[in-house]
Amino acid sequence: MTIETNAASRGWEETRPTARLLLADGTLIEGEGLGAEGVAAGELCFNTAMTGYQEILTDPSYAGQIITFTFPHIGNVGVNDDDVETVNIAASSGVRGAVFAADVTAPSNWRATRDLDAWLKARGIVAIAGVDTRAVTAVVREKGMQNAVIGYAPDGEFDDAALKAELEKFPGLEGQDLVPLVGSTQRYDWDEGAWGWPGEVAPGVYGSRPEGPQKRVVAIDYGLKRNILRLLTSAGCEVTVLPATATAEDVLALNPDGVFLSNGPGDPAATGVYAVPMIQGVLEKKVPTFGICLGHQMLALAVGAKTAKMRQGHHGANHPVKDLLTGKVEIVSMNHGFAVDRDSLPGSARETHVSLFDGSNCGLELTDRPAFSVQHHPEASPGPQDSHYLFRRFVEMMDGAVASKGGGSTVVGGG
Ligand SMILES: NC(=O)CC[C@H](N)C(=O)O
Repeated sequence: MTIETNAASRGWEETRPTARLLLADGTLIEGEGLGAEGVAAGELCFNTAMTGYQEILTDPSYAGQIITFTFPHIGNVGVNDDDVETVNIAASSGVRGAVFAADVTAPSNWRATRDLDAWLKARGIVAIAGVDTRAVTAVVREKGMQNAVIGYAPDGEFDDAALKAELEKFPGLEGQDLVPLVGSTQRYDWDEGAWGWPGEVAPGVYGSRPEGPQKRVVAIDYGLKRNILRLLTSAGCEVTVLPATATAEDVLALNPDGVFLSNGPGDPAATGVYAVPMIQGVLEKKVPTFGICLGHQMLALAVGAKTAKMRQGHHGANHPVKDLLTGKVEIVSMNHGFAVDRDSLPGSARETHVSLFDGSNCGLELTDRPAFSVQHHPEASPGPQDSHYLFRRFVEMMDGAVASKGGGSTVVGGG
């Protein structure tokens, strides 16, 4: 099947389309190439965020994926170094490709330091514009996420057999541990706080740790997003980051008040093989633990629950989620293709958040140990800040654990 492009209106009768997007089901779409030349295969998903394309393209949780942006105008505010979510701003997030509706025009924004096309090229991301992204989204919605390949050849010459071969070589995300591609291999400390609006911190600068006693937090890096580290810092945490391969002994040797389990790419079950024993060791010592996205899935696996591949996943900055502890609905940032199977949760875990789009599990807390986690992204970047309270909940949990060490009661959850 070939989806019609707007080729006629672009004069492609005379100048040939420079990019092709081929889906595993045979759908072939032509468009205008940009970013890196060449061929890249990945799992095709769609993201419904209306802002924040640069944070999305640098979120390491997208490793191995091709992102279709449903918002039509991508690139018009350019790019800058501040909106990069990979901890090392030059590092690749592992995103394989991007699909845009409108042409990427010259940037117009005071924060822009570069245009999106040159930036994509420098990062090795192959992209295609001029695509009917609504039609692509409908395919993913109806058939589920599938593998795809993008080819960009400036001369418009394509070897369709080579494109197909590259697509067939891509193994898909199921069963893949992609954390080694994007997670840090070294220990490091973090002390940059959240960006502030004029009057909050200072115009357009990052904050620092608040005054007063700090919580010592060890963050496990499965593909960390910067804004998580910033929000932990602003919440009063002194953060040390350890690689995903850290053992419980490595973590406990730092005598943390709390352990944070990060977001990350790939199939949680594959990463769980080595991540779960560490988490079990930490839980055994009743160290307060907070997980986000892949970290949520890791916590679930550590208590014996199961994860499963979703049909179309959740990718966007406008998803409604209900906090079952408070009854409040929050609009959240989402990016996941696997989900925790709530029916597999043990008696010692209770569901705390659900997606109001499809009822899938979005959070849990343990009832016998101080640990909780969410499937969505409370750090946003991009997205609304409704879920920032979860960072305070983590600090309150650590406060409770300190109090209980001194004879008080352990607080699980909190407001
Ligand atoms: N953002 C994330 O941490 C994603 C988790 C996992 N890779 C998934 O797709 O479900």
